[in-house]
Amino acid sequence: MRYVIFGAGAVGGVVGGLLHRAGVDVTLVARGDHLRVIRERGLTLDTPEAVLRLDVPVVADAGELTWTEDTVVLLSVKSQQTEAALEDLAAYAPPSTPVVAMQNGVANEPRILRRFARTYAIHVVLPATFLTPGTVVQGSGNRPGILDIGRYPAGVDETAGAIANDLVEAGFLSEPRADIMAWKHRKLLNNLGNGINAAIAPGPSDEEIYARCLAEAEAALAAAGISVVTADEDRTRRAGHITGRGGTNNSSTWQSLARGSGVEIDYLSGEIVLLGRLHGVPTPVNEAIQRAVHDIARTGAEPGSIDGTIFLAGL
Ligand SMILES: NC(=O)C1=CN([C@@H]2O[C@H](COP(=O)(O)OP(=O)(O)OC[C@H]3O[C@@H](n4cnc5c(N)ncnc54)[C@H](OP(=O)(O)O)[C@@H]3O)[C@@H](O)[C@H]2O)C=CC1
Ligand SMILES: CC(C)(CO)C(=O)C(=O)O
Repeated sequence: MRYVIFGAGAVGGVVGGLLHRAGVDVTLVARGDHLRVIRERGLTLDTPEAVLRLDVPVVADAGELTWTEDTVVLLSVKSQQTEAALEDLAAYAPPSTPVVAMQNGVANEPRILRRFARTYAIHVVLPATFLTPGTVVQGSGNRPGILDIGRYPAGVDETAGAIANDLVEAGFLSEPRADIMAWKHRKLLNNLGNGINAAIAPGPSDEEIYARCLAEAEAALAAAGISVVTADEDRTRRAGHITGRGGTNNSSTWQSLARGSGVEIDYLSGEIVLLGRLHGVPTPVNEAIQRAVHDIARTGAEPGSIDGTIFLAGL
């Protein structure tokens, strides 16, 4: 199979780089300075073992690609960038192209399915950093990531199995899972920490803020009747595979603020706020985090600069 990594930032860069190193046919889609630097010097992939310089083919948009029957798209833009990416893809990619949401949140898959019948979802457990054009950093010191995959809305098929095999070849853990969205809803609960990390200064209030966000989210998901794998199942799947490698590991939302490139918060904390509104469950803490992240994005304030005690007092 041939892979198009649409959005070669933190996640797309690490996955695309490691697939390419494993000898898989990969083309990156990138833009701006990142595109320019990759074109000039290749993709720099900083792994715990070595800093690799990889000559991965890169293009600016879907119109520059040659589309074949065996091409698969791994979509790894932030959720607020999905519509524009799909607009570009739908103009050039055959409608039968498998498109995989290699993203956090649970709102990308239905948007892809409107345009592409063969929609897949990956549960992305892959800490990674993209702050400097041309360079992506693998954040896990052991396995680079866990990328289980399933068909959306449910099920597995040959394509999901073949993609999982290629990801395993590249060093990831990956298994086909029929209930992939239950895993992605568990990840959504974990990602409620993204907004806290992006908005609130590290301190003793973090735990209380996260606990309150989580309680609201669990109530909203239960009211909506949505299946979520248990925290224990998730812990067991990750056990010992994903480890830190030292240094800071700021969330992807923090990184977006630091790069001034827009934020995904409406699809993380904001997804819970939406569910709460649809099902009559109050979600004031998630709403306040969502607002705080937008305020930082709008004003250019320092990410992670709000005092947690003051934040809690203002609720
Ligand atoms: N980083 C992490 O540790 C993790 C991230 N995730 C999830 O993975 C997904 C991707 O996140 P992440 O890799 O951090 O995001 P990044 O912002 O690092 O990467 C996305 C890249 O796609 C580019 N892009 C967006 N739209 C287009 C377009 N139309 N054409 C070309 N390039 C485009 C962006 O450019 P620009 O910068 O100009 O916007 C950026 O370079 C998100 O859903 C995130 O929540 C999941 C697990 C961990
Ligand atoms: C949980 C975390 C930090 C790493 O997997 C993540 O998903 C993100 O940064 O978006």
